[in-house]
Amino acid sequence: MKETNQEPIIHIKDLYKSFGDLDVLRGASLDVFRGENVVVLGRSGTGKSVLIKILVGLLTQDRGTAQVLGKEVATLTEKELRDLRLKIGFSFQNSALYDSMTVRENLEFPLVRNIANLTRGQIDKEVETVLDAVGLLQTINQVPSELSGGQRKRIGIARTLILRPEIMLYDEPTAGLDPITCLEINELINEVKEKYKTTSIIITHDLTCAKVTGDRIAMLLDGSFVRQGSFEEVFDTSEERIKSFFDYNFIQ
Ligand SMILES: Nc1ncnc2c1ncn2[C@@H]1O[C@H](COP(=O)(O)OP(=O)(O)OP(=O)(O)O)[C@@H](O)[C@H]1O
Repeated sequence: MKETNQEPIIHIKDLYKSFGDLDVLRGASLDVFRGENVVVLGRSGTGKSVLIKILVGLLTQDRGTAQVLGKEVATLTEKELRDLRLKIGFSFQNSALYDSMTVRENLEFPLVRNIANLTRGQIDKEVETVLDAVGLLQTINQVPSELSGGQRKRIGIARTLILRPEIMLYDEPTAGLDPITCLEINELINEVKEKYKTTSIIITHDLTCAKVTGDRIAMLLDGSFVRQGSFEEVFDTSEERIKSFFDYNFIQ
């Protein structure tokens, strides 16, 4: 467990969010500390993505606190929200690369859009550094349709890293990948943490991903975090709801 005298980078307290009659988050609380990978595990439809969207200001909670880097996200102006989002790398489920652009152009895009007055040389250097970090320098002139699913995932992560975010949010990083590619992506998540000193939330229902990448696991069930701790601590329980999640996911 983490020391509690540290300020959390992400502080979620008693968060509630409903859509009409559907109560999705019901008192969710979670702290994420600098430099750790926290895995949020939970069934489909349990509110994992809603939680992430609240953290980046795409949705607003009904009640409760969601603070990122010391700022209450729901109270930020558009400009403040933009500044905050620059510090957060959001790796979407389906990488969302531009098919008509080469890998180089895909990676240049966020740089040029967000940082003024970069020289051609600086742009090239940043693109090459980040591609090298994800082990795909050789794909620089290819287009996404020429790459495998795992490679596209890596490029998606590289595109997020290029702005040097303090926080990485991974939404289902291993979804749709074969087991070997899953392991490679898990390793990459850990390498990113070491090389870029990021603090991460990883949303998944892949238990191997959780075990390999999570310094801490937080189990979201019925709208709140029912257990937090190491992988073993979370699953060493007689609580039926957690055991059934574990059993069900292991036989996938
Ligand atoms: N903008 C929205 N309007 C209405 N309902 C929504 C909205 N966003 C999410 N929901 C609902 O909230 C619930 C939780 O959705 P969410 O996407 O957070 O699930 P999840 O835990 O990420 O699931 P999965 O693992 O399948 O991605 C779902 O029932 C979903 O339909």
